[in-house]
Amino acid sequence: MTSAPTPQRSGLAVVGGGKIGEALVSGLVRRPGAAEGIVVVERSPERAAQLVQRYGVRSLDLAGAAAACRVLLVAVKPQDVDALLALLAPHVDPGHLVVSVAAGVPTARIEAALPTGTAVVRVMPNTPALVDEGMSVLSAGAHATPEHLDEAEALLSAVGQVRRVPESQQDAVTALSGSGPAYFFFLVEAMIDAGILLGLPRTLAADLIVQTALGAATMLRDSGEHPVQLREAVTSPGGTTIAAIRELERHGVRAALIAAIEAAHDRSVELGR
Ligand SMILES: NC(=O)C1=CN([C@@H]2O[C@H](COP(=O)(O)OP(=O)(O)OC[C@H]3O[C@@H](n4cnc5c(N)ncnc54)[C@H](OP(=O)(O)O)[C@@H]3O)[C@@H](O)[C@H]2O)C=CC1
Ligand SMILES: O=C(O)[C@@H]1CCC=N1
Repeated sequence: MTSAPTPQRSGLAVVGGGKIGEALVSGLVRRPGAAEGIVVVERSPERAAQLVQRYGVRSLDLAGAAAACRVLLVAVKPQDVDALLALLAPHVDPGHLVVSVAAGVPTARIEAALPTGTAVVRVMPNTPALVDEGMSVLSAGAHATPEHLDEAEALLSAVGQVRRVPESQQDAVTALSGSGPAYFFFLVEAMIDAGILLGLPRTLAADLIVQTALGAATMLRDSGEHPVQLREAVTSPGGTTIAAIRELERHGVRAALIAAIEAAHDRSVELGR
């Protein structure tokens, strides 16, 4: 008896149209003609309809999405991954590539829930994919070939930069670039509050801080200089900046950031258990 041929498919199904699912879809549909190849699978029909209306993608159930799409991108909460994989497994065949963005969840756990030999790539993206400035970090599962990694990289490079790491580094990556945008938003929020305290109108304070963040990020990326050199160039002898830096050090902000990122790493490890 010959086995059934593996279907040839193209297209991407984003399973879980929440915050990161939407960020990825919104970036990916900017490529001309891409929307017709993208399917969303959402358990809330209202949310599915919203995504269809916003991005011109299709909405299907899991079986329909698996029949139509080669890449199945799992973007549900880590706590929902096992239940989702149980529903997905009967529809997965060797023609699929499964990409998971779930924090902490190891490829081995995903592979164990799917048909033997399924190609799985674990990715940690981040929400700046919304503006094509994402950072996505990839690791291959046991059955993912270099071609599978290339395919995942091609997909994610449409919405920002891509790096590859051994899977053992993914919890640290999650703590740095996965959660990282939130740390910057938190800092910006606090700095705008400081502007309010000093009597500036909120919109002006926000404009000043957002442009300063953008300028500083561009210098970090483009100047080729170390963050310490860039900070020293702002810090005039006997001036304002050193007065602020002394307060940041006195309040342990550096240690707080290191501890915060370590906590995010530890939570990622915990989510993977
Ligand atoms: N947010 C971020 O910046 C990042 C998130 N991630 C990872 O992405 C994943 C999603 O995170 P996030 O987008 O923040 O979470 P959300 O809760 O915003 O999105 C998850 C979505 O998946 C839906 N869902 C759950 N189960 C199913 C199912 N069986 N079929 C279809 N849809 C389902 C949820 O529906 P419902 O609301 O009904 O539960 C929800 O809309 C997580 O694993 C997270 O670790 C990775 C990188 C960055
Ligand atoms: O907070 C979280 O768990 C997810 C993973 C990385 C960013 N958001």
